[in-house]
Amino acid sequence: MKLQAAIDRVSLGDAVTLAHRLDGIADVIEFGTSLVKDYGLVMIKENPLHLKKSKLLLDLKTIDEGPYEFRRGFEAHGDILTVMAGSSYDTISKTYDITQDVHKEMLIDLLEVDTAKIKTISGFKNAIYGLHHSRDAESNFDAISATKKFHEDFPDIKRIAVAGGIDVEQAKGLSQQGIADTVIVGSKIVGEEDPVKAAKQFKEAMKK
Ligand SMILES: O=C([C@H](O)CO)[C@H](O)[C@H](O)COP(=O)(O)O
Repeated sequence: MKLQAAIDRVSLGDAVTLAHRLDGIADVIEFGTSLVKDYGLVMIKENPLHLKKSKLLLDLKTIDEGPYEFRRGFEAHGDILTVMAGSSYDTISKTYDITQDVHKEMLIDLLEVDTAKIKTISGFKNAIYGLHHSRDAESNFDAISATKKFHEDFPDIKRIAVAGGIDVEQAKGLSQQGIADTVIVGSKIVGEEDPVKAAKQFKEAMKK
């Protein structure tokens, strides 16, 4: 199971430094939506990371004008880009085609969409589908049960990522469960005093 470390709400300089420290520890390093919005793809493109081992995910959360945003995201060195499941089918389909053309990856963020919508967009076989509990939501998120239920509802979806306040215990449980392909962790790594140590603890816990 892969670990994706989401870097949010820091300066671009700090994000670049932390990305280098996490290179090879986290399988995927995410430049979160807050970074993309604060600094934009031009700045991210002009400060290339040149990661040695990890992939770079840019959390664009594209909702419309998908082809434009995805072209710009890939030009800004993203290996994986995100599109919202709440977008039109055509936005998802067009971003998928662009992603396939450039041999990169995309994650469809399932934040706040219902089963009926997921059914209509469940056929993008190379996409990663992201089960995502809102950071703003007051409700609790049982990542393990949600992943089990999602797998029962959509057994043909093979690439699943899970996000939303995930801690070490949940990451361990998800790893043992063996359904999700990636666990996405933000605050519980980047919000810690020693993010590298925290990332290593996640990796250790995720060893089956
Ligand atoms: O995508 C995210 C969220 O919508 C804020 O932009 C986060 O990267 C994701 O939820 C992981 O962060 P934590 O929930 O803090 O673990």
